[in-house]
Amino acid sequence: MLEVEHLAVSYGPTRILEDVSFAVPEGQVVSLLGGNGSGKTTVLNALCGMVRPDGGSARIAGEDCTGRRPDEILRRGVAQVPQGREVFATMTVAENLEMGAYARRDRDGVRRDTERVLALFPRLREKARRRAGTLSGGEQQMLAVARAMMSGPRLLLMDEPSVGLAPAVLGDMVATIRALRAEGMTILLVEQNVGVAAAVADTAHVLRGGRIVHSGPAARLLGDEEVLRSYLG
Ligand SMILES: Nc1ncnc2c1ncn2[C@@H]1O[C@H](COP(=O)(O)OP(=O)(O)OP(=O)(O)O)[C@@H](O)[C@H]1O
Repeated sequence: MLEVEHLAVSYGPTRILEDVSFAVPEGQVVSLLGGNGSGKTTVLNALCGMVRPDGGSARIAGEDCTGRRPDEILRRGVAQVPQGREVFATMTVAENLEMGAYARRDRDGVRRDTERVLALFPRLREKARRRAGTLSGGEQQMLAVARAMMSGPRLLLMDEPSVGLAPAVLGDMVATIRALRAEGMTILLVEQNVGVAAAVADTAHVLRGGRIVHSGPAARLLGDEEVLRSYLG
């Protein structure tokens, strides 16, 4: 579904990403792990058209989408769940979901997806008329995921969905990602939380200083002392 090859990105004179290559096969969850400033968000920004790469390529469903504008990437079925949730706090849950579908003209499809998303997130159905700003942190994170799903994506980019969540609701986020995968969604999951990535991802890539320094099955991460100590603290 997504093939990234030799991606390079600079901010001004500073090279941030260097020769980053990985793939996200259809129906799988692939995690990009790394500490603060390792370049994870920059990968997502390059993929969704917010930053222009100065080398390499990104193919989405076989089509070269390198350097395309954000609206073109969205139209090709890529949706991002931004870091820090960023739900529209003064709008209701239902209005937030409508905003996620703003670019769509297929009203029947939107109705179907609204039902599908509310079936996945029953708590959002219960709170559909509440203002998003009054939801708990975990619920706002779910709303951010649900809103991204309303664009009808075939690839979901998630930027550190576990950040700021209480340990008690981390399990809900893990369950959410598993449910999306069970529905066949393809996900690129950017994380700092190794436990979350190990619990949900098929494959993990570790970024450090803008390069991929380790790749392997995500389930083996927690047992890999060397990788944990060297790259993930
Ligand atoms: N707009 C920008 N201009 C210049 N440098 C930037 C810009 N955005 C990010 N950087 C730098 O690029 C590097 C990678 O940042 P990036 O946000 O991709 O890392 P990250 O792994 O997502 O970190 P975090 O977990 O803190 O979000 C950092 O050194 C950061 O300071």
